[in-house]
Amino acid sequence: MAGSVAEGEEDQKKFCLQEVLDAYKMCLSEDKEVSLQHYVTGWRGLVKLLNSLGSVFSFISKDAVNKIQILVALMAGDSGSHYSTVQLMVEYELQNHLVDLTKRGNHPESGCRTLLRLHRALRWLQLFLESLRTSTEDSKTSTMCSEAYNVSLSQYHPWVVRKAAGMAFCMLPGRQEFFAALNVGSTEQAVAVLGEALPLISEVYQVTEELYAQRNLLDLP
Ligand SMILES: CCCCCCCC/C=C\CCCCCCCC(=O)N[C@@H](COP(=O)(O)O)[C@H](O)/C=C/CCCCCCCCCCCCC
Repeated sequence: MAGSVAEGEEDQKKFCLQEVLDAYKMCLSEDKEVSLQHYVTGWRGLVKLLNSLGSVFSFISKDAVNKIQILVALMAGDSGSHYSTVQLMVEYELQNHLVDLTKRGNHPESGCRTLLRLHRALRWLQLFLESLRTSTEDSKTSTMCSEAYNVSLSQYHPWVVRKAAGMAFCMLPGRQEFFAALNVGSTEQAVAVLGEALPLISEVYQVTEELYAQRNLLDLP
């Protein structure tokens, strides 16, 4: 599955916000199990958008792709059946001592740790999208993006990453151009799709946050 030709071609296709929305729609089952496959599909779509915004963002998308690939490899591996949902992954990795809990050691690329990094980024995304959804014509994407980053993901990043991220945000296209890049029609249509996507993303975030909090996994090194 990882790195297949079909997947490579898929990644070349234009970003469409609707695809991301569909992934998050399918992400949660009725009993609130988080599908890892759909979680990863959502991130793949977002990375496609990031790549379309220019090479200045490639240090960010490379890190996201690296984390996506770790999860894809776990899902495709011999223990893949334990990686169909986030809940199963957590149980499996904890029971089998496959997670570095206090300091980095034998399991630097556990599913739990890798997903936690994307989970923290999902909080940034949630805040940024909410800001975009409620923005006005004179709102600046760079300001919305950095404000969302400063109250979420930035606390987990060293100074040099925060600095680089801040510089990259200044290169974001303006609001109109950004909405056009979402490929869902007019600004009004994009705002409507964001309104549909946000509760889904928030619920996935919340369910994951609660699971990680219950299992004391929110500070994995
Ligand atoms: C309707 C959609 C509109 C929104 C478009 C969003 C597109 C975003 C696509 C991808 C977001 C990238 C997610 C980045 C995950 C970062 C995970 C992380 O925190 N990694 C750091 C820690 O990892 P370890 O070292 O512990 O393994 C790593 O150090 C990070 C390195 C790269 C810099 C990360 C900066 C993150 C900024 C997030 C904002 C993205 C800005 C996109 C602007 C549209």
